[in-house]
Amino acid sequence: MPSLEEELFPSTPGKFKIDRGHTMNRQFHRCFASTSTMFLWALFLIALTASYLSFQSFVDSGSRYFSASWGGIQWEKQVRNSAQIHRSGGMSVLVTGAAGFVGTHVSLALKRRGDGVVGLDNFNNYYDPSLKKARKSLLNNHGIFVIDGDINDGRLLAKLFDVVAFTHVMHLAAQAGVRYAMENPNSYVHSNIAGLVTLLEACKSANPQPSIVWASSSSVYGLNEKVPFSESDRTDQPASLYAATKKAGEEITHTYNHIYGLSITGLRFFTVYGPWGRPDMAYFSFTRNILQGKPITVYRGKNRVDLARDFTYIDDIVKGCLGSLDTSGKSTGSGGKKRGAAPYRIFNLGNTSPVTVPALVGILERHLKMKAKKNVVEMPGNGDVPFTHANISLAQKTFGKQLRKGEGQLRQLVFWAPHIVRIRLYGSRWIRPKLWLDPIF
Ligand SMILES: O=C(O)[C@H]1O[C@H](OP(=O)(O)OP(=O)(O)OC[C@H]2O[C@@H](n3ccc(=O)[nH]c3=O)[C@H](O)[C@@H]2O)[C@H](O)[C@@H](O)[C@H]1O
Repeated sequence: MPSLEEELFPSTPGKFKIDRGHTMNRQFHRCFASTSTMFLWALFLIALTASYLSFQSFVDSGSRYFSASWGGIQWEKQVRNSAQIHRSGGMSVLVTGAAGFVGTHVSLALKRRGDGVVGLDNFNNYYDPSLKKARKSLLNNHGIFVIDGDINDGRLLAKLFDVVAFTHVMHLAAQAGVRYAMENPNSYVHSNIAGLVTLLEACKSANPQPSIVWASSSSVYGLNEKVPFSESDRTDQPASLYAATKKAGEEITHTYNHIYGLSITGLRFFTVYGPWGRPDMAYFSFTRNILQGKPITVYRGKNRVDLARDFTYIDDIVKGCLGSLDTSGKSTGSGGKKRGAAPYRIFNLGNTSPVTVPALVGILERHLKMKAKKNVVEMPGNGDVPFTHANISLAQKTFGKQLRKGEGQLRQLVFWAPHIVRIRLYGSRWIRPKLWLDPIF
């Protein structure tokens, strides 16, 4: 039989060797000594655990106290009011990324036609958050409540689905920007992968499950050379981490459709522009620099070939989003279980008419009546692709009424440029947001 000491300190060669010649007395003494040491250690550990737990609960309640910008009766009332449907056959839509460029326009369009809209946005500082706050005020003025929260916050999402039985989720929250992915790769994983999964988990568990329409990207076509880009073309050659996370999103959403019966529609947006647009995009930053007399960098492809984009006007994107919501079909699952097949769709939303970057600069110069100080450089290996060109016949066929032939696709740059010349920066603040809405058509 091994002694107690041997049991406590199993012998390994050269370590804790027991001298078996010791008397019982000595063994008893040592046994007693080690028991009391253990007892003291146990007491110490219990005290340590207790203080850790109470500290942890203090931190938890403290962080909840300081960070919780949601919850409570008043908050729930605001959410319910905002989600209220005001037309027959309408929908209640949770719009993620509501204070973003596309999110703002889609939320307003839904609200205008009588649908219920609740916005969610984390107001991150990828670009000037005061622009996002200005968009939020605009939405508030139209009766849309925008929650300051993150799609990675599963508890918040669960609470939202508890308060409102959303029929649809318009998922637009994402880390945008192709080139920024080299600077901050993790932000793409955080929002476009982890956040997406958290959102899908909440949708899958919701009862009833909502139908989901979400923003993929033209960038998934990557180095594809077949033009125009059709939904059936290969998308396995992403040129940037941004593109890779959007492509991953398409695969992830497919899984949730397959396993849980969620109705999913992915929209591949092609370089969207318009009022309230993103300051990090070329049309915006070029305009700002030209107005301020600063140089602009114009990238050029291999063999001095100009880069080109299928720039798409925001109204056409909004039509595509609403058309997708209207035709999404229902999710079939409940209680986290699939009850039948649900739609899984992917559409291009583009203009079908690429414009080169130098042509964009030329149009801006004409409308601004100012010459750009151009610095033409070879496109660095930063994730850019040489061109994009959408085939949107699938969207046109499917959305029928929403995208009548010729309506959704053919806005030429010359028509939208006056929008851009209205861009004015007052210091670093967006104090005249109304300017962003001036109608010109
Ligand atoms: O369709 C998409 O999926 C993506 O569209 C948009 O990406 P892009 O098409 O890259 O738009 P944008 O930055 O306006 O650059 C336009 C052109 O200007 C060139 N460009 C750009 C900057 C510069 O300093 N110089 C320059 O020549 C540049 O090389 C490019 O040729 C969204 O930002 C992105 O979030 C995603 O939604």
